[in-house]
Amino acid sequence: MLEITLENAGKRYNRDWIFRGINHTFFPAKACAITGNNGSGKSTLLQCISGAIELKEGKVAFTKSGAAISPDNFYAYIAIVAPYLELVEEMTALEMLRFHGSFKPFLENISITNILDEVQLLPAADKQIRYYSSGMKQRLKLAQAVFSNVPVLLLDEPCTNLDQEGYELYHYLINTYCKQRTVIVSSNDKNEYSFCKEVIDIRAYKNI
Ligand SMILES: Nc1ncnc2c1ncn2[C@@H]1O[C@H](COP(=O)(O)OP(=O)(O)OP(=O)(O)O)[C@@H](O)[C@H]1O
Repeated sequence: MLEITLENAGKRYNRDWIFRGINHTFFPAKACAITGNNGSGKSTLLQCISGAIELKEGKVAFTKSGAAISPDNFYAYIAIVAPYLELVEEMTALEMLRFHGSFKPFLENISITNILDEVQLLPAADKQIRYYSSGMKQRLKLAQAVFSNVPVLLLDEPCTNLDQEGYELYHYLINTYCKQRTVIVSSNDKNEYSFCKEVIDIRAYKNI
């Protein structure tokens, strides 16, 4: 079983602490939301968990069945959806997923065609991503992450640009494919994290 632990986690930019003193363990099948107002540090915390940026104090630890995983290898265990992660616009959705799947395999027993079908993008499979609407791009980002064969999903504002049907699709994907995995959602929108069993409100870690 994979566990992610934050020990006294703190992050500072210049003189400003964004958060400090977070202690928490993330478990599989126990989705957790990171909440807080705009600019409070949700994305920063998520990126610290992913290993993309470093904490200023404390640490993030990944352990698998009790054995520590090197921070250099965190990336192999996680998939991320985030507004700042760009898609390769020159590719078609089919090409993009094939490319992605060549270095981070998708779940077993599901083809790329099935994946596109699941997110209702099959009719647009051969269209270049630059011609996608913003909601279609978001569905593709969700597909890329949810169908990656990894135990941890970091979802930063996962329903950005989605309409009502898109929200329903998101909840379907979470229910169908993510129940046994470690899911961490950074969001201000209750509809995005209603299924989370735990909430970290980052504002509780600002009295420094
Ligand atoms: N590289 C950086 N250098 C300096 N300050 C930064 C840097 N990155 C983020 N910040 C600051 O850290 C704070 C937290 O930003 P972050 O993007 O994590 O907030 P957020 O809670 O995800 O916000 P939102 O809800 O608007 O997405 C903000 O004040 C931001 O300006």
